[in-house]
Amino acid sequence: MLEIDNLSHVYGGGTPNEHHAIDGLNLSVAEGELLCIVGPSGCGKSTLLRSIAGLITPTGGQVKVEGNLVRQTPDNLAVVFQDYSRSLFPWMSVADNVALPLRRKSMDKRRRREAAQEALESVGLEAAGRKYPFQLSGGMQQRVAIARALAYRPTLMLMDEPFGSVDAQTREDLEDLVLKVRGHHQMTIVLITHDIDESVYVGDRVVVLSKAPAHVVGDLKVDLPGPRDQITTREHPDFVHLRAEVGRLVRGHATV
Ligand SMILES: Nc1ncnc2c1ncn2[C@@H]1O[C@H](COP(=O)(O)OP(=O)(O)OP(=O)(O)O)[C@@H](O)[C@H]1O
Repeated sequence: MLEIDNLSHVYGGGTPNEHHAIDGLNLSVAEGELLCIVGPSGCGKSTLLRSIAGLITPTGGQVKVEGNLVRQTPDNLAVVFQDYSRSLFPWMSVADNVALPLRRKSMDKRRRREAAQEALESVGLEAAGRKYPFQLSGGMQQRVAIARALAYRPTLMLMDEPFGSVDAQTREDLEDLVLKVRGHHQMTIVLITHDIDESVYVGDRVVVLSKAPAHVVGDLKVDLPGPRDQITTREHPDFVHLRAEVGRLVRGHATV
């Protein structure tokens, strides 16, 4: 579903501020997979995600989504960013925010409203449609951002530190929400996080990036027994072992 071939990205090439963020990165993601990407701070994770989303043009290599070369943001793709307060329009109701991207699809207004309401239901915010984002908590606003992505029915959802701005308890609730919605919606998810624990809890697979320029230094399959559960999963010896393994890989390539 996603093929990244020898990807490189240099910021400010040929200037005194030249910075090599990604160098020769190769990665394949299968359809339906939930891939978590971790790596040291500043290694190039967001640059990678923006390259996949077609928001920046790689200076080398290529990205293909469902066989098509990414030159601009693909139609079948939705992105959830860390900063929900900047991604939702404060002057629009929650329902209008969620329905907004659906204008790109050939759907009439009534159908757009229904799809927005369905998406709000799937994130547990069925009663919030008439409210405005500022009337909701941070965690609820991030649920709205996730609902907006889901309403669009993407085949690929990219999430860039989606729970980085919420408290620990809300983070755990949102991790479970991602696991729940991926069960309902048939889609591939690439989730970037600096949280090793989260990557192993949420991911089917964890890819570890080196310090900049980023390339893949670890690719681990997560195969844990039973359904994911905050306490029992995190206490399971396989989880503890995998978390330590990912931590070793990240620390081995951290700048400090
Ligand atoms: N527009 C830009 N111009 C110049 N340098 C940039 C630009 N965007 C990012 N960088 C640099 O590229 C490197 C990688 O940045 P990026 O945001 O991709 O890393 P990251 O792994 O997502 O970081 P973090 O974990 O701190 O969010 C950083 O050193 C950053 O300063």
